[in-house]
Amino acid sequence: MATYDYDVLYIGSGHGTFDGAIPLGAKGKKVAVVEQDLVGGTCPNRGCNAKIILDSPVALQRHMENVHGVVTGETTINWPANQAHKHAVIDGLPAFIQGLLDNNNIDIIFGRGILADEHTVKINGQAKTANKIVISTGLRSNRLDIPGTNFAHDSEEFLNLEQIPQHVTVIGAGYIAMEFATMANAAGAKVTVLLRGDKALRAYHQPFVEEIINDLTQRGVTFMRGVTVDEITENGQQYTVNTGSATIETDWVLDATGRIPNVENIGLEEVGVKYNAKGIVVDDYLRTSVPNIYASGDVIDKSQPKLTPTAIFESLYLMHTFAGETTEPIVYPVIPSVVFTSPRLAQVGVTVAEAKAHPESYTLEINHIPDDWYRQVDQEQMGDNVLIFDKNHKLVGATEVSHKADDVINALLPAIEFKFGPSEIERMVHLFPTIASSAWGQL
Ligand SMILES: Cc1cc2nc3c(=O)[nH]c(=O)nc-3n(C[C@H](O)[C@H](O)[C@H](O)COP(=O)(O)OP(=O)(O)OC[C@H]3O[C@@H](n4cnc5c(N)ncnc54)[C@H](O)[C@@H]3O)c2cc1C
Ligand SMILES: NC(=O)c1ccc[n+]([C@@H]2O[C@H](COP(=O)([O-])OP(=O)(O)OC[C@H]3O[C@@H](n4cnc5c(N)ncnc54)[C@H](O)[C@@H]3O)[C@@H](O)[C@H]2O)c1
Repeated sequence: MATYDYDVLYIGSGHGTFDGAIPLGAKGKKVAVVEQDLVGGTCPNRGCNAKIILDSPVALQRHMENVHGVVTGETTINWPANQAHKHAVIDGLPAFIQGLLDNNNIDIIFGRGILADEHTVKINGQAKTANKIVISTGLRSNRLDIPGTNFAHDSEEFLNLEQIPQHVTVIGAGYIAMEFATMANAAGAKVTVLLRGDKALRAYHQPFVEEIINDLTQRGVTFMRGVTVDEITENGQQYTVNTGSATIETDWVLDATGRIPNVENIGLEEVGVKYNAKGIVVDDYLRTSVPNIYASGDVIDKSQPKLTPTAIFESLYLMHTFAGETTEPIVYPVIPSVVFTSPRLAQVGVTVAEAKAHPESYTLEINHIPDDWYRQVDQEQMGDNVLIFDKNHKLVGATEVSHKADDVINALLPAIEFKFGPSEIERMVHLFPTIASSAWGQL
């Protein structure tokens, strides 16, 4: 039998890798992780963690607005102070994650990994062999292919801004566009959001998306729909964003037009690993078209949301496979998603659009958040949710727009994932008064 340097070698060190690699090392497998940048990948270093720290005072500011008169005084966000706080919280994460890998005897090889054959990866020209290889190279920001695209910035540059610019122009209307427009507006910037079509956050219930857009509009954000950006030019200290119908003078441009898979120049074609514009093609075992080469995390072409919890679930599934603990295909649980605007917009399971398309299978219940006594405690002024039930009145989906939508959807997850009926729901005793008890009170 062939012998290899490693049982498993991962290319990339994000959540698609490390959550599973660490326990795999602990189980005695010989594991290597190849990383060309910061250990831990996007989420800890330039994604979720940085974003939620910069957003935290926005959520607090909204809470203070609601209880104005009870808690008095003006609140403003000190962006540089929060940046310093962000650095204090996240700058140590690569070393922390590297420590976890080290402690489990996992070799970290720094450099760009390129597949040489089905069992070999070259890093800076040095060949390392492995029985199984996992491609977990993630996504990178799309850059518009227009004149002056170099004057625009990506999400990482926004998250590292030392000062908030006076005027920020956001191109796109997805997660990053809506979350970052919210933060920039709250920190005092004038913000213009340019939508290519007429909808934002297309995967979400559109009336709830419009509640968020209306709220941001009242706070001074300008939304321009049906706009195609043709060119960005430099104009002294400022930039000019030219569209077919308008010219916008601005201090800073955020290109938030999506993220694309890191599949180029890593030897996929040479070794025969199939991919397309959405990522690497895998089967139900996360195997690529080359059976001993797997893929994990955002780089996979999949219907599940490309989020950290999905990447963690996949890396844990592969860990169980490589440890010989399962030979079953991956079965994804219901995966919730949330947009960290203020208010939040979260959803899980069957969507409102799907439920409305199949009235023979589903019923919908709508709740107006400020009607709930518990939400009146914090004087929540806005928000709605829709609960979706099947014909046996089991909860199969939920979506909410509110300041606590993330916590509500998290709280409802077990009912959906484990298909709880009335007797299980009765046995779930929640602390009172809390958001979980409020959420379950609706069932
Ligand atoms: C601004 C932003 C905010 C986000 N917020 C959230 C959020 O709130 N909640 C949420 O669930 N998700 C969020 N996400 C998504 C989340 O970050 C990703 O789903 C998650 O990081 C995916 O992990 P991954 O391991 O698949 O990829 P990544 O974390 O991107 O890791 C891939 C790694 O591979 C390395 N790499 C690439 N090619 C090579 C190569 N050839 N050789 C060696 N190394 C290589 C890269 O350097 C990188 O470190 C956010 C993303 C962004 C950009
Ligand atoms: N809260 C979260 O979980 C969270 C937050 C941020 C990012 N993310 C993840 O990061 C990834 C990327 O987020 P994103 O916001 O960059 O992508 P996205 O796909 O959510 O949104 C991209 C936006 O750009 C628009 N667009 C695309 N091409 C365009 C063009 N040529 N001109 C103008 N507009 C164009 C799209 O219509 C869409 O509105 C997603 O996979 C998401 O899962 C998640």
